[in-house]
Amino acid sequence: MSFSRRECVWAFRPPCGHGEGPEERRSRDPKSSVRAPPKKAGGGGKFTLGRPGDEGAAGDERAYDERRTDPEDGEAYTFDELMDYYRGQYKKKALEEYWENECAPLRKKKTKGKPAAKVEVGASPAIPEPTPKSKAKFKTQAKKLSAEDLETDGPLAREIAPVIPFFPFKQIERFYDIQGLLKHPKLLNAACALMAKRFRKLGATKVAAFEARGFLFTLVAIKMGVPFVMLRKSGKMPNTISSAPYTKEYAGVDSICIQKDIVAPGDKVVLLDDLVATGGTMCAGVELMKACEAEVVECACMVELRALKGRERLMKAGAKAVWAMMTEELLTTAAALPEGYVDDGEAH
Ligand SMILES: O=P(O)(O)OC[C@H]1O[C@H](OP(=O)(O)OP(=O)(O)O)[C@H](O)[C@@H]1O
Ligand SMILES: Nc1ncnc2[nH]cnc12
Repeated sequence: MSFSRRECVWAFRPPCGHGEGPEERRSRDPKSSVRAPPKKAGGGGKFTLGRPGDEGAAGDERAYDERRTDPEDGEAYTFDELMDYYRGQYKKKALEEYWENECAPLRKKKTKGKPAAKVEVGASPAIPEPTPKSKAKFKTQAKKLSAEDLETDGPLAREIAPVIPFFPFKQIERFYDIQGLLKHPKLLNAACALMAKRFRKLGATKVAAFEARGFLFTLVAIKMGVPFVMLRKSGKMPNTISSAPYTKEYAGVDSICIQKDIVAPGDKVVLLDDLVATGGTMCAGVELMKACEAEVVECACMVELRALKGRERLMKAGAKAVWAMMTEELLTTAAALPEGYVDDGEAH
């Protein structure tokens, strides 16, 4: 893998907002214990989480009635409710960090001094209180993910595998069709929750995924509350650097690109794709991360075709760790081919 001189000389800029800590984001109202929304430079918008570079900035003040969204299940909780649930599993300090860094604050409803019950027509709807039912759902979802699930071919992987059928396609006997999983939103959500949990433990600051099927996992980054980075086939995005060309399991040569400055030196990146076959695609990702001076904390995929030795190729290319949710051994569902089925796959 190599880069042309022109591609390599672009300058690395430090993340914007560098040096602006949580202090700048706090309300100037001395009575307020809630952090004020950021005012400008990428902040202050309806849905903004702050300026680039200060995502997850920790604060030291906490309003007891404040609710935040737990990325694990997307529901809102107070800190005490989270503490109750995780009691015995995590230390208070770890939970405080989770609360500050991972759980997104909800916007407070503006009542302009009127009683809460008399919300005017057109005002934003009240933030719903979590019901006992939603709390129960939260607990079941979180409990479903065991340490075993985080390992290759774990219980959740075994539940997912049967919905990913294989077709004879692109001149190969077993082309695994991820569309099967997309038909099952709950399984897709659970798969993303599993990955989010795993990558959070690795301390990942960004998830970089490969066009096109890697993009099906944006939800992982959303759950983690970290930026999602697109690694696209070359020529499809402005302001990029490209990898050297590589071949894949089926015919065709590709190269991928990344936008300059989207990954900063020192970022801890998970490279994510639906499938690793020969490892050519993932290796190109490793090379791009090297060019960005980022650390690849894991090369991750949903399916690994071990027979094609992508893992070995990746380790040679300098990858620290390769993880797959499942191996090909679990993928035994042959697609029911309709009459007249033809392999109309193209190299791309
Ligand atoms: O390990 P490798 O041999 O490199 O093969 C794996 C890659 O091949 C597939 O993508 P493809 O490039 O076909 O693109 P697509 O997702 O757009 O179909 C797959 O989604 C991986 O990205
Ligand atoms: N066997 C396979 N099935 C699905 N996607 C692939 N990409 C590379 N090899 C593949």
